[in-house]
Amino acid sequence: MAAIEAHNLTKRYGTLTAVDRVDLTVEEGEIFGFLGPNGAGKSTMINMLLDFARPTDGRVEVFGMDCQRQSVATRERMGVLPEGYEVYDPLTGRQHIQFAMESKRVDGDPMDVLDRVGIADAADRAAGGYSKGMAQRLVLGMALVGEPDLLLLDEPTTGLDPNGAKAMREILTEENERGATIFFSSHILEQVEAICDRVGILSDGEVVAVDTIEGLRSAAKSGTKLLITVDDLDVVDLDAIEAVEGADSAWIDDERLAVNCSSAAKIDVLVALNDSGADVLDFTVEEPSLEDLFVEYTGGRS
Ligand SMILES: Nc1ncnc2c1ncn2[C@@H]1O[C@H](COP(=O)(O)OP(=O)(O)OP(=O)(O)O)[C@@H](O)[C@H]1O
Repeated sequence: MAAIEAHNLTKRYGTLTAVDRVDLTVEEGEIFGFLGPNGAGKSTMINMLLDFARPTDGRVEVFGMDCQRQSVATRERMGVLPEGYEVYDPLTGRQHIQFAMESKRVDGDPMDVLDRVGIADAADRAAGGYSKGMAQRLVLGMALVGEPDLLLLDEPTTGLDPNGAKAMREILTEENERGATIFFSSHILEQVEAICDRVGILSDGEVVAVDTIEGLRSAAKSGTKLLITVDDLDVVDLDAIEAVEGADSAWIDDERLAVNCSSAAKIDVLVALNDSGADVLDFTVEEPSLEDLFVEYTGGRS
């Protein structure tokens, strides 16, 4: 059964379409990164999963249950780090975790959770005095209580220092290893690349691509640059190289042959070169960065 399944999911605010006919399946056990520029509709999508916002059209299910009609049952399977989370200022960190444990009817020592998210030292301080990053860690700790089957995180690393972001990645990986599905939104590409099995790219409310990072790279129109050292540059036929399907341009660059091509065309370029009588001595591949892919799919909005 899919962890998340959206069909034709649409949310309009007046004339503005924040989420536009989204069909999306996230399988159980996946780490799925939901990527998009500011205003793309990521939070709106997450808010519909949580039933904080009602779809104008279409529907979304979590573990086969409708997020609107069975919102209590779906919420019981989730741990959530929402956008604009809040802590209750007078309560300590320990009391927050205790509260989450009581609400979810879970036994355990709150200190274990606080230790895991790196704020055990501040357990008995009022959360109103926490820094933004500490408060975020605390809300993450509350989300982890009860080993939820689905962790839903809106921009989980925003506000964290580099150590905090690394710790967040480690926690998400551990949670995934115990079997949780992870769905998180981000516009920080490196975070997504570091841990995601698959990525969905949202642009102007529409899902414009869903694939692995590798798959996105292969599907990108161009962007891979091959730099090839051959025994004799004089025998290289640039027109023949450019005629290879998926090759954009070929030129001589500092005693090497340079070719811009799709990732999938790399081998064909090498074969064509060999056919023209050139011996390949060495080659390097410069793949497009995730940032390049993001710009390609979202038309440069950020
Ligand atoms: N309650 C609302 N009323 C009116 N418009 C809204 C509301 N919530 C979101 N929007 C609009 O819907 C669009 C999508 O917003 P959303 O917050 O989902 O984007 P996002 O991808 O999460 O952006 P960011 O990365 O900046 O958080 C935006 O144009 C936003 O102004």
